[in-house]
Amino acid sequence: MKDSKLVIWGCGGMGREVNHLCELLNIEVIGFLDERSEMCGQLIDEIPVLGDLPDIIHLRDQVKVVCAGVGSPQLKKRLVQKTKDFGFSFADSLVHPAVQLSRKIQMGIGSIIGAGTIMTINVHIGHFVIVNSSVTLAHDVRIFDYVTLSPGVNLSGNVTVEEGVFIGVGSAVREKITIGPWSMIGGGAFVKDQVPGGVLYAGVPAVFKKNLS
Ligand SMILES: CC(=O)SCCNC(=O)CCNC(=O)[C@H](O)C(C)(C)COP(=O)(O)OP(=O)(O)OC[C@H]1O[C@@H](n2cnc3c(N)ncnc32)[C@H](O)[C@@H]1OP(=O)(O)O
Repeated sequence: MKDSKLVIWGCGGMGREVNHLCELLNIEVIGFLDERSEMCGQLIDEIPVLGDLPDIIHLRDQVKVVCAGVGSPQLKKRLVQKTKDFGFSFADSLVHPAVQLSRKIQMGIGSIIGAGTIMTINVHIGHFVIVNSSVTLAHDVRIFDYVTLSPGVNLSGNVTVEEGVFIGVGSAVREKITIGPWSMIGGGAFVKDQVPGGVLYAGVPAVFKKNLS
C-alpha cells in the first residue's frame, strides 16, 4: 500500500492542520472521518467529511488512516483501537519539512511533528504522538504513546512524558522530570517537580490542581 491516500480522524483544528501538513508533503488526503453523522457530506477546507469507518469500509485496502488528527489523548487512543478493529492500516508519521531532527531520533507510527520543532540528540517518540508547532525536545527526552504536546512546549534534557499525557500551550518542563501517565499540564506552566499519573498540574511553578478520572 505504498503511496496510499490518507483519511484523517477529526475535522476540527488539529485535523485541518494535519491536512495542511499533508498538502505541504504532497500526500493526497481523500477525506476526514467524524463519528458525528451530521458532519458526513460536509466540505471542510475543500476536503469531504466521509463519515465513520463503516461508511468507507470499501476503501479499507486503498487508504491509510491518520489517528492523530484529534488532540485529546483519550480520544486518539479510542480511535486507534477502532481503526484496528475495522482492519484499516495506519498512516506513517508525518514530519513538517521545517523540523530540525538529529540523526538519533526514534519515532513510532502515526505521529505528527509540527513546523519549527527542534529535536536534538537521542529523542524517543512513541506511536500516535502529536508534537505541535515550535516545540523543543532536548537530549534524551522520551515521549510515550498518545501524548499531545501543544504549540511552544519546551522539554529540557532527560524529561520523560508517559502515555496519554497532554501538555498545554507554552509550558516548560525542567530537566529529569517524569510526567506520569494520563496527566495533564495546563497551558503556561513551569513544571519543576515530578508529576504523578492521572492529575492536573498547572501554574508557575506547576502545582497539583485536581485528580483526573
Ligand atoms: C493549535 C491549538 O490550538 S493547540 C491547543 C492548545 N490548547 C491548550 O494548550 C489548552 C490548555 N488548557 C488549559 O490550560 C486549561 O486551563 C485546562 C485544560 C488545563 C483546564 O482543564 P479543566 O479540567 O477545565 O480545569 P479547571 O478549569 O477545572 O481548573 C482546575 C484548576 O486549575 C486551574 N487552572 C486550569 N488551567 C490552568 C492554567 N493553564 N494555569 C493555571 N491554572 C490553571 C483553574 O484555575 C482551577 O484552579 P482552582 O481550583 O484554584 O480554581
